[in-house]
Amino acid sequence: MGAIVGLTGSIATGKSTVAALFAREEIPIVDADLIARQVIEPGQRAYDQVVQAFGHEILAHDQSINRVKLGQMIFNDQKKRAQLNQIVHPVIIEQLIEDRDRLIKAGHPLIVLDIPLLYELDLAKLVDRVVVVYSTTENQLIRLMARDQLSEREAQQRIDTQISIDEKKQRADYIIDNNGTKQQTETQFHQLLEILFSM
Ligand SMILES: CC(C)(COP(=O)(O)OP(=O)(O)OC[C@H]1O[C@@H](n2cnc3c(N)ncnc32)[C@H](O)[C@@H]1O)[C@@H](O)C(=O)NCCC(=O)NCCS
Ligand SMILES: Nc1ncnc2c1ncn2[C@@H]1O[C@H](COP(=O)(O)OP(=O)(O)OP(=O)(O)O)[C@@H](O)[C@H]1O
Repeated sequence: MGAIVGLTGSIATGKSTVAALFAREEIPIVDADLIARQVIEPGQRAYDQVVQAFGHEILAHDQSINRVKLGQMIFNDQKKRAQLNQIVHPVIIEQLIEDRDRLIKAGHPLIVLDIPLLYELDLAKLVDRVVVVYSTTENQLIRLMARDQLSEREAQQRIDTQISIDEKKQRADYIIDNNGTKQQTETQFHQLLEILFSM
């Protein structure tokens, strides 16, 4: 039978790492971060509104939006973040649903929606089951600082914009514990895959 699976976690707990394992099995993935990137490209649906709201200082020479600058603006300013969210989230959600429905129609037995803000945006209703990729808040902070070259303060600020990973863990249907090695994560992934394919 199969299912539509929501893949989530909190920032830097390992969603992309697990999404790559699904991709390796040729399971189709709808990636909300990728959609978020696409909708603010020049000429795309949310570009004009974002530039109008945040000004030309967020633009690079080629008129594309400088994501690092926009990130610096919104992650330490709740009002600006709400303003960006209000512009882009409805467009992202519409695209997520469109992509999901296209894959359902194509008859895929298992479809993954990789959505970092699945619980924050109340999107569990788009999927049959939710998988949370869990790491302790200590590992989350260390990995985020290392990956994005952020200070502890900057990394903590980004973590604090999301529902805590402990709460997401409580709400999950399935948990992948990503505190160990990537190999240990992969072992759990294969166990989960068997369950998902037998649904
Ligand atoms: C602010 C932007 C330009 C920064 O881009 P950047 O390339 O540095 O980060 P990236 O998009 O890879 O996001 C990294 C992670 O940050 C977290 N995050 C992104 N946006 C938000 C947000 N509005 N609120 C809370 N966390 C967020 C997610 O965990 C995401 O996986 C970008 O994140 C963005 O456009 N955000 C708004 C859209 C959004 O909410 N995306 C999340 C998917 S629904
Ligand atoms: N088991 C692990 N051991 C060590 N490092 C890991 C492990 N899993 C992931 N990482 C590293 O931690 C960082 C965060 O992982 P990843 O990018 O998969 O998180 P994410 O949840 O997709 O983040 P985001 O919310 O920002 O999209 C990456 O640099 C990744 O290589």
